[in-house]
Amino acid sequence: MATKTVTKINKGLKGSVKIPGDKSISHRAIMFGAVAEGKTTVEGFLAGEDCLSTIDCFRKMGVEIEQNGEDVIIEGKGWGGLEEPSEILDVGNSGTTTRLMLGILATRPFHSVLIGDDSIAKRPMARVTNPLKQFGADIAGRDNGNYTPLSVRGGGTKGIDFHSPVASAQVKSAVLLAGLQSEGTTSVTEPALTRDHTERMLEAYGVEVQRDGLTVTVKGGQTLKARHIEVPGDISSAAFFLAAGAIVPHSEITLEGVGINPTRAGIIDVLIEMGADLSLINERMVGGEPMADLIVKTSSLKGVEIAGNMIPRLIDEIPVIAVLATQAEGKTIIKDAEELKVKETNRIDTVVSELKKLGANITATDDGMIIEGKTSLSGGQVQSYGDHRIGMAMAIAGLIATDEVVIERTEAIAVSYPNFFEHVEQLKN
Ligand SMILES: O=C(O)C1=C[C@@H](OP(=O)(O)O)[C@@H](O)[C@H](O)C1
Ligand SMILES: C=C(OP(=O)(O)O)C(=O)O
Repeated sequence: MATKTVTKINKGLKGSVKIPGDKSISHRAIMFGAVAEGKTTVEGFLAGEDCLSTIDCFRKMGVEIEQNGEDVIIEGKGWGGLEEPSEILDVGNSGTTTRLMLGILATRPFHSVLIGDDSIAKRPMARVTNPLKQFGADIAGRDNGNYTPLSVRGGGTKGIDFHSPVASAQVKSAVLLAGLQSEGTTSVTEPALTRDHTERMLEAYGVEVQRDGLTVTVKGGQTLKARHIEVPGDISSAAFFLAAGAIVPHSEITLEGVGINPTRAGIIDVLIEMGADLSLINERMVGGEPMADLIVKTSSLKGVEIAGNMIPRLIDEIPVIAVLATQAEGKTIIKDAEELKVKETNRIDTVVSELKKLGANITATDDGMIIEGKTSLSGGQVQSYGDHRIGMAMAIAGLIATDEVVIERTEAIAVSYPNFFEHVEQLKN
């Protein structure tokens, strides 16, 4: 297990970094390419552990995938090209791999078994396996199909009209993917708008997708046509440097090629509301997704309230927003964020416990947290608990702490941002 020591930056963070590929979009590019007809090429792929788990699972179903860093070639043979895997499909630490792949497996007329790491084994899957059972898929697992290991026998599915109780793009995506190869029409309605990468990318692969407010509908029997996918930089990874740039004195950072899809860009709105000096330049569209370069400078921040429909737009950024809030004047209240409890860790507990160790004035609530700023953070020993986003949030805290911050279990960071510490070093010079 890796340990990393992070120390205070006095001269500021300066320069430019190219943010690695979006994790959500990279997973989808592989999965959709695997069931599409023809050769899909991907550039800007995130070679993080989660997306590599996705590649590994689809290879085990007979799909030829060549991956060379950020470049991937997928030899898609259509939905029918997927073969019954003779080995267990290991999703590693990745919730996205588990839930989206279940949507694909639900319509495949073969048997498969999914397993992941200790964190995945605690994450609720009934939110996906229940609707997939309604389609007619045969799914079994602990607690009536709520936890891995899960076994699936798919095929013979009929479309459903599903109202999801949780605002989750993984649930929405699993239902839509199952709908594409089920009889009739499938609709999914979510309680709040979540990231729409699936809808955008399916359209790019030639699928007809109907959107009406919070409802998305697809007709069954649709095939995907292979294409070239350019993956924008991940705003969830950029978030760590947006925060660092705003709170480390004397900083000015440019983050190149960041995806700014409005269903994901809540962190930009929150930073602006907090008073951050943040600008967007070179706005452009890449493969149906908006992208820009972001420039952030040291800023004086004030506390904000983050709640309701904003939560799905920045759910993965909350750990680092909590760090930002320790440096903002006044109170920051984060609520309606119960979903944090079922991520790689219970992120309400892990964020609060680790930031408290550094002297933050932070309190856990049932559905979020309250942070009082501005507090000078001290050094200390913290850990990621195997959660990449907690590890990186602690590293950002370390850049402003008065003494060194020792972070345990930093190997988890490779799940979404393998070269994170190289980028920190790059900006120091
Ligand atoms: O669809 C996706 O790619 C993701 C959706 C979100 O999860 P939920 O669908 O559970 O909200 C997010 O937290 C996760 O990192 C990636
Ligand atoms: C929650 C996350 O991912 P996943 O659900 O794919 O494990 C994340 O990346 O913060």
